[in-house]
Amino acid sequence: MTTKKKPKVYITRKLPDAVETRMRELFDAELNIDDAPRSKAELIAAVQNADVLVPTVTDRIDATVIEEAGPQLKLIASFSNGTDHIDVEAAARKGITVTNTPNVLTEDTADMTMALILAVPRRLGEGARVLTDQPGEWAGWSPTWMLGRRIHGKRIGIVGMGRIGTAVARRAKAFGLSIHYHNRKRVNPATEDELEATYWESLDQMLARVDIVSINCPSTPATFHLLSARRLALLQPTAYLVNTARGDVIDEAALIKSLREGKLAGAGLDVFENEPAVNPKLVKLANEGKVVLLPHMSSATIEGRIDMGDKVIINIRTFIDGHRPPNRVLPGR
Ligand SMILES: O=CC(=O)O
Repeated sequence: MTTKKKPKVYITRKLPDAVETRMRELFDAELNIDDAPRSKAELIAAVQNADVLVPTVTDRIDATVIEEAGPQLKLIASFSNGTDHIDVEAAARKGITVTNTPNVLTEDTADMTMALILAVPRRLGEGARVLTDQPGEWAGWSPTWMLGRRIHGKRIGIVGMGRIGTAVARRAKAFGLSIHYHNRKRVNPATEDELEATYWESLDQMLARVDIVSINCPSTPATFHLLSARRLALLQPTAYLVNTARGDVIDEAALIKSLREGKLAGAGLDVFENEPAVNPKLVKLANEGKVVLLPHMSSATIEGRIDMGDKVIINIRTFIDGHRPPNRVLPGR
């Protein structure tokens, strides 16, 4: 009997212990125990050696990395929902399959989106800071102090009504918001009915009419700076903007300008254009109470990360067994 050689799997970041243990059982796995982000040179060395690369959103697997891949590299099994960090077209040209980990982080991301939708108008961050930054300084309840804006009864405009956008809509409806959405295509009538959702073919028209905008579309060339300076100017000065998708969907410099000029009431951001660098002007706006900033943690739950690991393992095993992996990402998606 011949034992099949285990595939060499290179994992770029530290994963939950349970996932790493399983990977070591199943594969010839190279782990990243100290979790230091890999340099481009390290990624190139990895693709020249490994059969499977498991990157995350912090690794830029661009055309130059893919061009350097050896003939043995046949699969990039990303530990992520988004795949904007991978040049999927370049991979396809080289005959490399790309997979991701959809579905398992939908609800977690929608929870955090809802948390930001609540936190910004209701001044949650500012309120919490009163008690911790100046202990003992709180003078007590007052009828006119720390007033935010009501959420119930307002309109939310969801940009991107995929899995996460729909999960946000369900939560928003439960909080008494009326649901408006813009998407490349209309969602099915049953979902629209359930959510009592209004579809806007024109993003511009929707933006001008809603109180809270939630960005839930992927980052693609078509959505780069979708919220441009021109579109941001369409928002009402009382509107709030929340982004848990990708930083580059919003023109961040234009957003900062709008916020500083009072053309927008506030923003809640979990993602940034130049992550992990955060524009100091945003930090200043956060200190002034106009924005709530989170360090890209919308999908960060223990359960979610283990589920993502399971998906990566299933994708690798299915592929190695010669079948089409369940979460294949096609170019131009
Ligand atoms: O942002 C996180 C992901 O795409 O998995």
